[in-house]
Amino acid sequence: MTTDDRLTLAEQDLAFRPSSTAGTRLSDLTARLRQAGVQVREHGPVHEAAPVTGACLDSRVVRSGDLYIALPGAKAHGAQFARAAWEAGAAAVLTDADGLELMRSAGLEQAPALVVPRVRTAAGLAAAGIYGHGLDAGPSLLGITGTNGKTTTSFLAASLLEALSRRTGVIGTILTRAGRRAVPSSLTTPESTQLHGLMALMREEAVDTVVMEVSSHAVSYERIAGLRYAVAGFTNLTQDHLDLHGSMQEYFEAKAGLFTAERTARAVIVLDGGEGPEHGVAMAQAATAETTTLALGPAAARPGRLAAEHPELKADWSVVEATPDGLGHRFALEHAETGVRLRASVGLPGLFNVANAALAALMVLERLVPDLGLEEAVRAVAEVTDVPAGEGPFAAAVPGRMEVVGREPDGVVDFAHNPDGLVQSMTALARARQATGRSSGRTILVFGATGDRDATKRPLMGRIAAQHADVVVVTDDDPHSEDPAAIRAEVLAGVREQAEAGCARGRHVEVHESAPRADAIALAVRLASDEDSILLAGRGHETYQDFAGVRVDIDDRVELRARLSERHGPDGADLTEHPNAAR
Ligand SMILES: CC(=O)N[C@H]1[C@@H](OP(=O)(O)OP(=O)(O)OC[C@H]2O[C@@H](n3ccc(=O)[nH]c3=O)[C@H](O)[C@@H]2O)O[C@H](CO)[C@@H](O)[C@@H]1O[C@H](C)C(=O)N[C@@H](C)C(=O)N[C@H](CCC(=O)O)C(=O)O
Ligand SMILES: Nc1ncnc2c1ncn2[C@@H]1O[C@H](COP(=O)(O)OP(=O)(O)OP(=O)(O)O)[C@@H](O)[C@H]1O
Repeated sequence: MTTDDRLTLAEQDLAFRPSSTAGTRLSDLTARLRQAGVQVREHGPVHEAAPVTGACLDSRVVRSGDLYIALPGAKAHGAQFARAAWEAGAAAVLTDADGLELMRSAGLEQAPALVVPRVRTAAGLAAAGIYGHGLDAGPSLLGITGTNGKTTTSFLAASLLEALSRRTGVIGTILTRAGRRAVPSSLTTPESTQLHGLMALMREEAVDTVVMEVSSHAVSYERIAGLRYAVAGFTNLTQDHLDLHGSMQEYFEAKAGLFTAERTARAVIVLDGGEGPEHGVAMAQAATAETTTLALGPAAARPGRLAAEHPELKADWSVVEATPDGLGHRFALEHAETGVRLRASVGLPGLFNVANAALAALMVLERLVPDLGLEEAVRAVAEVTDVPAGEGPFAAAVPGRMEVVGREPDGVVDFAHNPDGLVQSMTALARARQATGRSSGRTILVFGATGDRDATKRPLMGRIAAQHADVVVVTDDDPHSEDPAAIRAEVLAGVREQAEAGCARGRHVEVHESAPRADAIALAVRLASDEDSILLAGRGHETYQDFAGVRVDIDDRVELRARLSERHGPDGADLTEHPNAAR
């Protein structure tokens, strides 16, 4: 069990703000919102109100002078907390008609209030005004969305930009960084008020380009309102988050919200990422921004399907080579129109990381082309990427993403936590064994499912586990408020169903249930031979589990490294020097 060593809500919110803001008169904010087409009604002493110097949408993080944005949530209306916000020093409130009623019944008539029909849309626009981020005020923004690969692609793109001497910022699942200042993240994409605060902070830190992960939640909840991207990238779409979006179509539409001409100047869309071309091709068709398409060729999970299903489609760029180099790959991209080639390498295992690196390279290229022109931009990028795998900007380990923490047996920690992620990571390990002459080795998978999230994933991931792994150890992920044993039972039902079906065809899968997670990891190490690969899936960089609000320390990477070093003894392989080992 652990005390919470992460930042509190208020500490994190503060870390996302610039050191100072000029202060915006409330009446100017009204004018700005109206100019953007928002209907605004003013209540209370709006014209006498002190200038607002910040914005937030949670009463627990209010700072003196803030605009408190009270929005209707799934569990509560933010206006229920308007009194707390007011007492904490909020200068004014932005809310909707229901919120105004709640404020009145709380006796807050004296608080200046702006009332709008859609609070989430207005929140981003208001925050943009307060933090001085006009649509083109900079820094340049790259946004990445898709079910899998956002974090990896954003780390790779930032690493490439840094190699090209650009000062970068990163906003994503693992961390939020402005230049050299970084804080751990709690959301993949922060709230709109925080995003605009961050843009101002990035300007203070003289950041040239920000690389941002954009979750589908961020699009649905309008967290990106008031932002405009220079380049938006799409990795893939496979089943996930159906608890929020209801259907794949709604999930698709949420992601598509990033590729409109209003939201981004350019789009880079992988046509055949994930399980095939279905969603990538549809995304490229739905995009109204100027779009560059990328075909994965030999790096696709199902090579050949794009050409077979869409013979009429000619991608702007294609991966034309992908050859193993160590645990990673060397690859080449070809531009259809000019025949220009861009060579690069990626040190992270798995062909899907060729897809991530190719997307990162193209997004950076699109960022550079307006300044340098295509050929010059390709030359600049190739100068740093055309190196052996394990060197250059794409060599770097991304924490908990196909992170190799041991060899003989291979020990890999990966954030795969949805069906396609699981397939991809297990396929990558089987291929790596083949490429290194260990085809008799087995995949030993340790994983569990998250509580309070899409329960339909559980048996599905169980079936996938038994399809691709030789030994499956079902354990706990983050049970949250659910009974961990019941979650394991749902996962195990899928594992056993598939294992029995496989058995009928002569494929034997060994199935174990083990909890707590540390015991499951120890069991996997005991069961493994040196030829095998152990995959700890689902938690990646995370350092604790949540059991009904109680945090239990566990870092898969630390645990696996410890069990492997006990096995190898003091003279065993030291992987801290491995190019993909944790940094
Ligand atoms: C399920 C979900 O996404 N919920 C989001 C939603 O919450 P909600 O509608 O339930 O809000 P609510 O609890 O009813 O509260 C209403 C309002 O009152 C405020 N409040 C609440 C309590 C209080 O004491 N004071 C106060 O001011 C809340 O901040 C909120 O503004 O609206 C809130 C305000 O925008 C979000 O903060 C909240 O995200 C929560 C924190 C969350 O955990 N979201 C996750 C699931 C998420 O967004 N994840 C994606 C990545 C997913 C992935 O790819 O895996 C992400 O981008 O991180
Ligand atoms: N391009 C890809 N295609 C399929 N699977 C991928 C791809 N890239 C990464 N993965 C798998 O998905 C997992 C998560 O990767 P990553 O963190 O980069 O994605 P993400 O989109 O940021 O996920 P999340 O938003 O849930 O954090 C990886 O650990 C890997 O198993």
